[in-house]
Amino acid sequence: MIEFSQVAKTFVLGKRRVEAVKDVSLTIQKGEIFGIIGFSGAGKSTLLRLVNLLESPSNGSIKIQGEDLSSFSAKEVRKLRRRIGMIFQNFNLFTSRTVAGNIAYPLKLAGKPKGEIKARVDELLQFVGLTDKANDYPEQLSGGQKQRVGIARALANSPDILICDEATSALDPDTTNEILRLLKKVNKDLGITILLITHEMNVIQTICDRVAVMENGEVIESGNVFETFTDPQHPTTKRFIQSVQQDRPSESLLQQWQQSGGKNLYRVIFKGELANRPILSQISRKNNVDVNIVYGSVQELQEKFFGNLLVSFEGEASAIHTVIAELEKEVSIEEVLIG
Ligand SMILES: Nc1ncnc2c1ncn2[C@@H]1O[C@H](COP(=O)(O)OP(=O)(O)OP(=O)(O)O)[C@@H](O)[C@H]1O
Repeated sequence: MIEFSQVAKTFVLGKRRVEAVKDVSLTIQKGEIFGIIGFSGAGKSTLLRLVNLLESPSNGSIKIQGEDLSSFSAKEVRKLRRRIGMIFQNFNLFTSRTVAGNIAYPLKLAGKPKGEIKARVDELLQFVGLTDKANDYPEQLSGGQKQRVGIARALANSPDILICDEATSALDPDTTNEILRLLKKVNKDLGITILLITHEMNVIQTICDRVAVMENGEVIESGNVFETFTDPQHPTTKRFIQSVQQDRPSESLLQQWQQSGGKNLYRVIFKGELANRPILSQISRKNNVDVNIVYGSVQELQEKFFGNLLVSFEGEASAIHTVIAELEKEVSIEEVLIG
Protein backbone atom coordinates (compact mmCIF):
# COMPACT_ATOMS: atom_id res chain seq x y z
CA MET A 1 0.00 0.00 0.00
CA ILE A 2 2.73 2.48 1.06
CA GLU A 3 6.24 1.47 0.16
CA PHE A 4 9.31 3.40 1.27
CA SER A 5 12.50 2.26 -0.48
CA GLN A 6 15.79 3.63 0.84
CA VAL A 7 14.14 6.96 1.53
CA ALA A 8 16.28 9.84 2.79
CA LYS A 9 15.49 13.46 3.51
CA THR A 10 18.24 15.98 4.15
CA PHE A 11 17.52 19.61 5.02
CA VAL A 12 20.22 22.09 4.10
CA LEU A 13 20.32 25.13 6.36
CA GLY A 14 23.11 27.37 5.11
CA LYS A 15 26.22 25.28 5.69
CA ARG A 16 24.43 22.84 7.99
CA ARG A 17 22.92 19.62 6.74
CA VAL A 18 20.27 17.86 8.83
CA GLU A 19 19.73 14.25 7.85
CA ALA A 20 16.16 14.00 9.16
CA VAL A 21 15.45 10.63 7.48
CA LYS A 22 18.17 8.17 6.47
CA ASP A 23 17.78 5.11 4.28
CA VAL A 24 14.29 4.09 5.42
CA SER A 25 12.75 1.03 3.76
CA LEU A 26 9.31 0.01 5.03
CA THR A 27 6.14 -1.45 3.56
CA ILE A 28 2.77 -0.64 5.07
CA GLN A 29 0.14 -3.18 4.05
CA LYS A 30 -3.38 -2.33 2.98
CA GLY A 31 -5.81 -2.46 5.91
CA GLU A 32 -3.28 -2.43 8.73
CA ILE A 33 -2.59 0.05 11.50
CA PHE A 34 1.09 0.83 11.35
CA GLY A 35 2.76 2.85 14.10
CA ILE A 36 6.05 4.71 14.00
CA ILE A 37 7.48 5.47 17.41
CA GLY A 38 10.50 7.51 18.35
CA PHE A 39 11.72 10.25 20.66
CA SER A 40 11.54 13.90 19.64
CA GLY A 41 13.74 14.62 16.61
CA ALA A 42 13.83 11.00 15.43
CA GLY A 43 12.44 11.95 12.02
CA LYS A 44 8.84 10.73 12.37
CA SER A 45 7.07 13.91 11.21
CA THR A 46 9.41 14.27 8.27
CA LEU A 47 8.64 10.71 7.19
CA LEU A 48 4.88 11.41 7.39
CA ARG A 49 5.21 14.63 5.43
CA LEU A 50 6.93 12.68 2.65
CA VAL A 51 3.82 10.50 2.22
CA ASN A 52 1.53 13.33 1.16
CA LEU A 53 4.34 15.18 -0.58
CA LEU A 54 4.45 18.09 1.84
CA GLU A 55 8.17 17.29 1.51
CA SER A 56 9.90 15.44 -1.30
CA PRO A 57 12.60 12.84 -0.62
CA SER A 58 16.27 13.67 -1.24
CA ASN A 59 16.82 10.04 -2.11
CA GLY A 60 14.93 6.80 -2.62
CA SER A 61 11.31 6.33 -3.64
CA ILE A 62 7.84 6.25 -2.10
CA LYS A 63 5.07 4.31 -3.80
CA ILE A 64 1.39 4.30 -2.90
CA GLN A 65 -0.56 1.40 -4.37
CA GLY A 66 2.34 0.83 -6.73
CA GLU A 67 2.48 4.42 -8.01
CA ASP A 68 5.77 6.23 -7.57
CA LEU A 69 5.03 9.66 -6.08
CA SER A 70 8.04 11.27 -7.75
CA SER A 71 6.33 10.97 -11.13
CA PHE A 72 3.17 12.82 -10.02
CA SER A 73 2.02 16.02 -11.72
CA ALA A 74 0.57 18.88 -9.60
CA LYS A 75 -2.93 17.63 -10.45
CA GLU A 76 -2.05 14.08 -9.37
CA VAL A 77 -0.61 15.43 -6.10
CA ARG A 78 -3.94 17.16 -5.38
CA LYS A 79 -5.77 13.90 -6.12
CA LEU A 80 -3.33 11.98 -3.90
CA ARG A 81 -3.99 14.33 -0.99
CA ARG A 82 -7.70 13.60 -1.29
CA ARG A 83 -6.95 9.89 -0.90
CA ILE A 84 -5.02 10.58 2.30
CA GLY A 85 -6.81 11.99 5.35
CA MET A 86 -4.73 13.56 8.09
CA ILE A 87 -5.29 14.36 11.76
CA PHE A 88 -3.04 16.39 14.03
CA GLN A 89 -1.98 16.74 17.65
CA ASN A 90 -3.50 20.23 17.85
CA PHE A 91 -6.58 19.30 15.81
CA ASN A 92 -6.10 22.23 13.32
CA LEU A 93 -9.82 23.06 13.22
CA PHE A 94 -11.19 26.29 11.77
CA THR A 95 -12.26 28.24 14.84
CA SER A 96 -14.69 30.41 12.87
CA ARG A 97 -16.58 27.43 11.46
CA THR A 98 -19.03 25.17 13.27
CA VAL A 99 -18.40 21.46 13.74
CA ALA A 100 -20.54 20.73 10.66
CA GLY A 101 -18.76 23.54 8.78
CA ASN A 102 -15.36 22.05 9.55
CA ILE A 103 -16.42 18.62 8.32
CA ALA A 104 -18.06 20.08 5.20
CA TYR A 105 -14.95 22.07 4.25
CA PRO A 106 -13.01 19.40 2.29
CA LEU A 107 -16.24 18.38 0.53
CA LYS A 108 -16.79 21.98 -0.59
CA LEU A 109 -13.19 22.13 -1.82
CA ALA A 110 -13.84 18.98 -3.81
CA GLY A 111 -16.84 20.70 -5.44
CA LYS A 112 -19.54 18.37 -4.11
CA PRO A 113 -23.18 19.51 -4.43
CA LYS A 114 -24.87 20.97 -1.33
CA GLY A 115 -27.32 18.11 -0.75
CA GLU A 116 -24.56 15.53 -0.95
CA ILE A 117 -22.42 17.53 1.48
CA LYS A 118 -25.25 17.73 4.02
CA ALA A 119 -25.91 13.98 3.85
CA ARG A 120 -22.21 13.11 4.16
CA VAL A 121 -21.68 15.50 7.09
CA ASP A 122 -24.69 13.97 8.93
CA GLU A 123 -23.32 10.48 8.31
CA LEU A 124 -19.85 11.46 9.58
CA LEU A 125 -21.26 13.24 12.66
CA GLN A 126 -23.08 10.05 13.53
CA PHE A 127 -19.98 7.92 12.92
CA VAL A 128 -17.90 9.97 15.35
CA GLY A 129 -20.77 10.42 17.85
CA LEU A 130 -21.15 14.20 17.57
CA THR A 131 -24.59 14.62 15.98
CA ASP A 132 -25.72 16.86 18.87
CA LYS A 133 -22.68 19.16 18.45
CA ALA A 134 -23.17 19.94 14.74
CA ASN A 135 -23.78 23.65 15.34
CA ASP A 136 -21.22 24.19 18.11
CA TYR A 137 -17.92 25.96 17.53
CA PRO A 138 -14.56 24.26 18.28
CA GLU A 139 -13.98 26.42 21.39
CA GLN A 140 -17.11 24.89 22.94
CA LEU A 141 -15.68 21.37 22.64
CA SER A 142 -13.39 19.22 24.79
CA GLY A 143 -10.07 18.00 23.36
CA GLY A 144 -11.52 14.56 22.62
CA GLN A 145 -14.52 16.08 20.84
CA LYS A 146 -12.22 18.33 18.80
CA GLN A 147 -10.23 15.29 17.68
CA ARG A 148 -13.49 13.54 16.72
CA VAL A 149 -14.24 16.51 14.46
CA GLY A 150 -10.69 16.23 13.08
CA ILE A 151 -11.29 12.55 12.31
CA ALA A 152 -14.69 13.22 10.67
CA ARG A 153 -13.13 15.96 8.53
CA ALA A 154 -10.25 13.68 7.53
CA LEU A 155 -12.75 10.99 6.48
CA ALA A 156 -14.98 13.36 4.48
CA ASN A 157 -13.60 12.48 1.05
CA SER A 158 -13.53 8.72 1.85
CA PRO A 159 -9.72 8.36 1.87
CA ASP A 160 -7.86 5.03 1.56
CA ILE A 161 -5.26 6.10 4.10
CA LEU A 162 -5.47 8.03 7.36
CA ILE A 163 -2.29 9.63 8.67
CA CYS A 164 -2.23 10.52 12.35
CA ASP A 165 0.42 12.94 13.59
CA GLU A 166 0.60 12.49 17.39
CA ALA A 167 -3.22 12.48 17.38
CA THR A 168 -3.60 11.70 21.08
CA SER A 169 -0.57 13.48 22.54
CA ALA A 170 -2.62 16.47 23.77
CA LEU A 171 -5.27 14.27 25.42
CA ASP A 172 -5.64 12.74 28.91
CA PRO A 173 -5.41 8.93 29.21
CA ASP A 174 -9.18 8.25 29.17
CA THR A 175 -9.77 10.50 26.18
CA THR A 176 -6.73 8.96 24.46
CA ASN A 177 -8.32 5.52 24.79
CA GLU A 178 -11.64 6.84 23.49
CA ILE A 179 -9.93 8.28 20.38
CA LEU A 180 -7.89 5.09 19.88
CA ARG A 181 -11.13 3.07 19.94
CA LEU A 182 -12.56 5.38 17.29
CA LEU A 183 -9.43 4.97 15.13
CA LYS A 184 -9.76 1.19 15.45
CA LYS A 185 -13.38 1.52 14.26
CA VAL A 186 -12.21 3.64 11.30
CA ASN A 187 -9.78 0.86 10.41
CA LYS A 188 -12.14 -2.10 10.95
CA ASP A 189 -15.47 -0.73 9.71
CA LEU A 190 -14.21 1.41 6.83
CA GLY A 191 -11.15 -0.66 5.90
CA ILE A 192 -8.91 2.43 6.01
CA THR A 193 -5.15 1.87 6.34
CA ILE A 194 -3.76 3.92 9.22
CA LEU A 195 -0.23 5.23 9.50
CA LEU A 196 0.45 6.96 12.79
CA ILE A 197 3.38 8.52 14.55
CA THR A 198 3.65 8.76 18.31
CA HIS A 199 6.10 8.89 21.18
CA GLU A 200 3.69 6.93 23.40
CA MET A 201 4.13 3.16 23.53
CA ASN A 202 0.60 2.86 24.90
CA VAL A 203 -0.74 3.96 21.50
CA ILE A 204 1.29 1.29 19.72
CA GLN A 205 0.27 -1.37 22.24
CA THR A 206 -3.44 -0.49 22.06
CA ILE A 207 -4.16 -0.33 18.34
CA CYS A 208 -1.20 -1.05 16.07
CA ASP A 209 -0.64 -4.27 14.12
CA ARG A 210 2.96 -3.46 13.28
CA VAL A 211 5.50 -0.95 14.52
CA ALA A 212 8.72 0.69 13.41
CA VAL A 213 11.04 2.33 15.94
CA MET A 214 12.94 5.37 14.68
CA GLU A 215 16.08 6.97 16.06
CA ASN A 216 18.32 9.61 14.45
CA GLY A 217 16.41 9.36 11.17
CA GLU A 218 16.76 5.59 10.91
CA VAL A 219 14.41 2.68 11.49
CA ILE A 220 16.24 0.71 14.17
CA GLU A 221 13.67 -2.04 14.60
CA SER A 222 10.36 -3.00 13.00
CA GLY A 223 7.91 -5.86 13.11
CA ASN A 224 4.69 -7.26 14.47
CA VAL A 225 3.66 -5.52 17.72
CA PHE A 226 3.37 -8.75 19.74
CA GLU A 227 6.82 -9.97 18.70
CA THR A 228 8.39 -6.56 19.22
CA PHE A 229 6.87 -6.25 22.70
CA THR A 230 7.76 -9.72 23.83
CA ASP A 231 11.22 -9.86 22.30
CA PRO A 232 12.60 -6.35 21.69
CA GLN A 233 16.11 -6.24 20.21
CA HIS A 234 17.29 -2.64 20.35
CA PRO A 235 17.96 -0.83 23.68
CA THR A 236 15.73 2.09 22.59
CA THR A 237 12.85 -0.29 21.86
CA LYS A 238 13.37 -1.81 25.32
CA ARG A 239 13.15 1.68 26.87
CA PHE A 240 9.85 2.37 25.12
CA ILE A 241 8.45 -0.96 26.23
CA GLN A 242 9.54 -0.42 29.82
CA SER A 243 7.52 2.81 29.80
CA VAL A 244 4.30 0.78 29.59
CA GLN A 245 5.37 -2.49 31.13
CA GLN A 246 7.07 -1.66 34.40
CA ASP A 247 8.68 -5.07 34.28
CA ARG A 248 10.79 -4.66 37.42
CA PRO A 249 10.28 -2.93 40.75
CA SER A 250 12.53 -0.04 41.76
CA GLU A 251 16.17 -0.79 42.55
CA SER A 252 15.62 0.18 46.24
CA LEU A 253 12.79 -2.34 46.59
CA LEU A 254 14.96 -5.00 44.98
CA GLN A 255 17.77 -4.20 47.42
CA GLN A 256 15.37 -4.39 50.38
CA TRP A 257 14.30 -7.80 49.08
CA GLN A 258 17.92 -8.95 48.96
CA GLN A 259 18.83 -7.47 52.37
CA SER A 260 15.86 -9.12 54.05
CA GLY A 261 17.20 -12.49 52.93
CA GLY A 262 15.11 -12.79 49.78
CA LYS A 263 16.15 -15.54 47.38
CA ASN A 264 17.48 -14.98 43.86
CA LEU A 265 14.91 -13.53 41.50
CA TYR A 266 14.15 -14.80 38.01
CA ARG A 267 12.19 -13.18 35.21
CA VAL A 268 9.81 -15.59 33.49
CA ILE A 269 8.19 -14.58 30.21
CA PHE A 270 5.14 -16.47 28.88
CA LYS A 271 3.70 -15.85 25.45
CA GLY A 272 0.43 -16.77 23.79
CA GLU A 273 -1.13 -20.10 24.67
CA LEU A 274 1.65 -20.93 27.16
CA ALA A 275 -0.10 -18.54 29.56
CA ASN A 276 -3.05 -20.97 29.62
CA ARG A 277 -0.91 -23.84 30.95
CA PRO A 278 0.14 -24.07 34.61
CA ILE A 279 3.78 -24.73 33.64
CA LEU A 280 5.34 -22.90 36.59
CA SER A 281 3.40 -24.81 39.23
CA GLN A 282 3.59 -28.18 37.42
CA ILE A 283 7.37 -28.11 37.03
CA SER A 284 7.96 -26.76 40.55
CA ARG A 285 5.62 -29.30 42.19
CA LYS A 286 7.21 -32.22 40.34
CA ASN A 287 10.62 -31.21 41.75
CA ASN A 288 9.37 -30.41 45.24
CA VAL A 289 10.15 -26.70 44.88
CA ASP A 290 7.89 -23.80 45.91
CA VAL A 291 7.49 -20.85 43.62
CA ASN A 292 6.79 -17.36 44.86
CA ILE A 293 5.56 -14.67 42.45
CA VAL A 294 7.12 -11.43 43.66
CA TYR A 295 6.18 -8.95 40.92
CA GLY A 296 4.79 -8.85 37.42
CA SER A 297 1.80 -8.78 35.16
CA VAL A 298 -0.17 -10.75 32.63
CA GLN A 299 -1.46 -8.56 29.83
CA GLU A 300 -3.47 -8.92 26.70
CA LEU A 301 -1.61 -7.85 23.60
CA GLN A 302 -3.13 -8.25 20.14
CA GLU A 303 -5.65 -10.72 21.58
CA LYS A 304 -2.90 -12.91 23.03
CA PHE A 305 -1.62 -13.28 26.57
CA PHE A 306 1.77 -11.96 27.54
CA GLY A 307 3.02 -12.71 31.05
CA ASN A 308 6.10 -11.12 32.56
CA LEU A 309 6.72 -12.35 36.13
CA LEU A 310 9.48 -12.01 38.71
CA VAL A 311 9.63 -15.16 40.81
CA SER A 312 11.79 -16.76 43.48
CA PHE A 313 12.13 -20.46 44.26
CA GLU A 314 12.37 -22.26 47.61
CA GLY A 315 13.76 -25.74 47.95
CA GLU A 316 16.95 -27.79 47.53
CA ALA A 317 19.55 -25.97 45.37
CA SER A 318 19.85 -28.92 42.96
CA ALA A 319 16.05 -29.17 42.63
CA ILE A 320 15.82 -25.42 41.86
CA HIS A 321 18.49 -25.96 39.23
CA THR A 322 16.39 -28.68 37.62
CA VAL A 323 13.25 -26.51 37.70
CA ILE A 324 15.07 -23.68 35.93
CA ALA A 325 16.50 -26.06 33.32
CA GLU A 326 13.03 -27.54 32.65
CA LEU A 327 11.38 -24.12 32.48
CA GLU A 328 14.02 -22.97 29.99
CA LYS A 329 12.66 -25.54 27.52
CA GLU A 330 9.18 -23.95 27.62
CA VAL A 331 9.49 -20.24 28.44
CA SER A 332 12.09 -17.50 28.58
CA ILE A 333 13.71 -17.37 32.03
CA GLU A 334 16.69 -15.34 33.25
CA GLU A 335 18.15 -14.35 36.58
CA VAL A 336 17.48 -10.73 37.57
CA LEU A 337 20.59 -8.91 38.67
CA ILE A 338 20.16 -6.48 41.54
CA GLY A 339 22.15 -3.23 41.83
N1 LIG B 1 11.98 21.99 7.62
C1 LIG B 1 13.07 21.63 8.32
N2 LIG B 1 14.24 22.28 8.17
C2 LIG B 1 15.32 21.89 8.83
N3 LIG B 1 15.39 20.87 9.70
C3 LIG B 1 14.27 20.19 9.90
C4 LIG B 1 13.05 20.53 9.23
N4 LIG B 1 12.08 19.65 9.64
C5 LIG B 1 12.67 18.83 10.52
N5 LIG B 1 13.97 19.14 10.69
C6 LIG B 1 14.94 18.43 11.55
O1 LIG B 1 14.90 17.06 11.22
C7 LIG B 1 15.03 16.26 12.39
C8 LIG B 1 13.82 15.34 12.53
O2 LIG B 1 12.68 16.13 12.80
P1 LIG B 1 11.20 15.54 12.89
O3 LIG B 1 10.27 16.69 13.20
O4 LIG B 1 10.94 14.76 11.66
O5 LIG B 1 11.32 14.56 14.13
P2 LIG B 1 10.16 13.94 15.01
O6 LIG B 1 10.58 12.57 15.33
O7 LIG B 1 8.87 14.11 14.31
O8 LIG B 1 10.22 14.84 16.30
P3 LIG B 1 9.02 15.63 17.03
O9 LIG B 1 8.17 14.60 17.65
O10 LIG B 1 9.73 16.51 18.01
O11 LIG B 1 8.36 16.41 15.93
C9 LIG B 1 15.20 17.23 13.55
O12 LIG B 1 16.56 17.38 13.80
C10 LIG B 1 14.61 18.52 13.01
O13 LIG B 1 15.19 19.63 13.64
